Amino acid sequence: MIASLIIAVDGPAASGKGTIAARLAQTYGLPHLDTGLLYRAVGVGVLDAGGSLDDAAFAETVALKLDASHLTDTDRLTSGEAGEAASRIAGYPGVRAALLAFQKAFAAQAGGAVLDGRDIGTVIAPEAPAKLFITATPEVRATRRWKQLTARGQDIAFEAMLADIVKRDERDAGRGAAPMVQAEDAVLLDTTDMGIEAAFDAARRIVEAARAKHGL
Ligand SMILES: Nc1ncnc2c1ncn2[C@@H]1O[C@H](COP(=O)(O)OP(=O)(O)OP(=O)(O)O)[C@@H](O)[C@H]1O
Ligand SMILES: Nc1ccn([C@@H]2O[C@H](COP(=O)(O)O)[C@@H](O)[C@H]2O)c(=O)n1
Repeated sequence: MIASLIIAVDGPAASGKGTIAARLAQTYGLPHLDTGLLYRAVGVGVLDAGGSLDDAAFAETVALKLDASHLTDTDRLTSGEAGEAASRIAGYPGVRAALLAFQKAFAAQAGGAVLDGRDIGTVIAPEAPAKLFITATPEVRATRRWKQLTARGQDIAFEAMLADIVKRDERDAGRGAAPMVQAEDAVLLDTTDMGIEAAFDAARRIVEAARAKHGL
C-alpha cells in the first residue's frame, strides 16, 4: 500500500530537476534532498584529502564518513570541478552503498519527501507514487549550466561546458552501478522548449495525476 507522497525526480545534468524538485517540495510542504550534493561532497572530499578519483576504496572511506558538515560549502559543491569529481566516484558500488541508507531513510520519512538525482525512481525509492524523469537537449542544458556558472564568475567556454555535459551523460548512463535510466513508471518531461514556470506547471500536473491515482 502506498501511504505517503514520495516524489522521485531524476534526469541528466542541468535538466532543471533540482529547480523543479525544490518548487514541488515548497508546494507540497515536503522535505527535499538533492542527492547529487552527496556525491559532490564525496568527490570534493577525495580531492581535498589529496586522494585519487580513480581510487574506489578511498572514495568509499570518504563516503562512509560523510555528514552534514560536508554539505555546507554550496559554492564549492556546485562548481564544475565538483560535478566532474562526483560523476567519477559515483560509479563505485561501495560509494553508492555507503550513501544508500541515508537516502532511503530520507525518502521513507512520515508524510513523504522529494528527492532528485539519477537513481531515485529506480533504486532509492522504487515505491514512489510520483516519478518524473526531467530532460532537455544537451545544448539547452549546457546553455543553462553555462549561464548559471558564468553568472557566478566562473570562467568557462560554452564548448567545454557542452563537452562536459555529454561526457557526464555517457558516464552516468553507462555505468554498471545504478545507472541513470528512466524508471518504467516515471513520466518523461522534456523541458527543452519550456521556461522554469512552464516546466514547473507541467511537473505539478504530473504529481497531481499521481496523487489522484494513488488517493494521496
Ligand atoms: N526550464 C528551465 N528553463 C531555463 N532555465 C532553467 C530551467 N530549469 C532550470 N533552469 C536553470 O538551469 C540551471 C540548472 O538547473 P538545476 O540546477 O535545477 O538543474 P539540475 O538538473 O538539478 O542540475 P544538476 O545536474 O546539477 O543536479 C539553473 O540555473 C536553473 O535556474
Ligand atoms: N542520485 C544520484 C545523484 C547524483 N549522482 C552523481 O553525482 C553527479 C553530480 O550530480 P548532480 O545532480 O549534482 O549534477 C552526477 O553526474 C552523478 O554522477 C548519482 O550518481 N546519483
